[in-house]
Amino acid sequence: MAEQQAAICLRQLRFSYDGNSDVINIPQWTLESGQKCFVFGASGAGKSTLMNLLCGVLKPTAGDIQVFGQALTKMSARQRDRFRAKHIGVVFQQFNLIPYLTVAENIRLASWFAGKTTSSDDQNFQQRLLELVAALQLKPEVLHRPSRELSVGQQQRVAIVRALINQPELLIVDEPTSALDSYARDNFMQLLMSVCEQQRSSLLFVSHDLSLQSYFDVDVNLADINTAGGQ
Ligand SMILES: Nc1ncnc2c1ncn2[C@@H]1O[C@H](COP(=O)(O)OP(=O)(O)OP(=O)(O)O)[C@@H](O)[C@H]1O
Repeated sequence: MAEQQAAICLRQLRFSYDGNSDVINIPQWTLESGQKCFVFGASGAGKSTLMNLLCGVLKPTAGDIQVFGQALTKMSARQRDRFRAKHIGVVFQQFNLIPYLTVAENIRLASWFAGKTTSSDDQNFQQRLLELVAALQLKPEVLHRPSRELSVGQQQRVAIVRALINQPELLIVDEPTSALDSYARDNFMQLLMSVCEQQRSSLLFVSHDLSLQSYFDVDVNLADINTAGGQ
């Protein structure tokens, strides 16, 4: 995908859960390629809703979402799923790891969803897996444990490994640090930033914790771009 394309471009984006009142109404917003952006806003401002629209889980009521020049809004649900698996890494608040699968199996699923099934894909997978596990300071033994046995901090780092395994151009992270103490949180943020830089991913990080703002190139108060306002 072309490097010079904006990572995200929103136009006249609207979404409502009940068909009446908008939760999201963003006339125009752009995230440039390579930028690391911090999106903040009060509880109920629409951060998770926006994130779910960006990764194609929710469909807008109106308007256009482009990711690296590709219009998510013109894709079928199946095309959006495939596009997300290949180009967008997502870390949800609750990590969404499958508890009874091992860490390696959880991560392999992401590679499988992106359509990577050949033996050369498999070799690349193994190599990247070990590199990412090391970069995020996880012990390789962790790969063989069911994800339910991991601490919250370990699960969080596994969720990042899973989001990055397909080398996504865009990483979207929803408030993953709330369960961590401040030392673990700073450590996690530094790891996240250095891994994103290594693989030149654009980053959209959604949080209400303003103390994290200093890690980012750009910050956006959702209330400034979302004319629907919050609750
Ligand atoms: N599934 C849903 N059905 C109906 N309304 C919803 C649903 N999910 C969220 N909302 C409403 O949409 C608005 C935005 O919610 P959202 O979860 O996006 O906010 P948020 O900024 O992520 O909040 P928080 O920081 O508390 O996680 C809120 O008024 C919420 O009640």
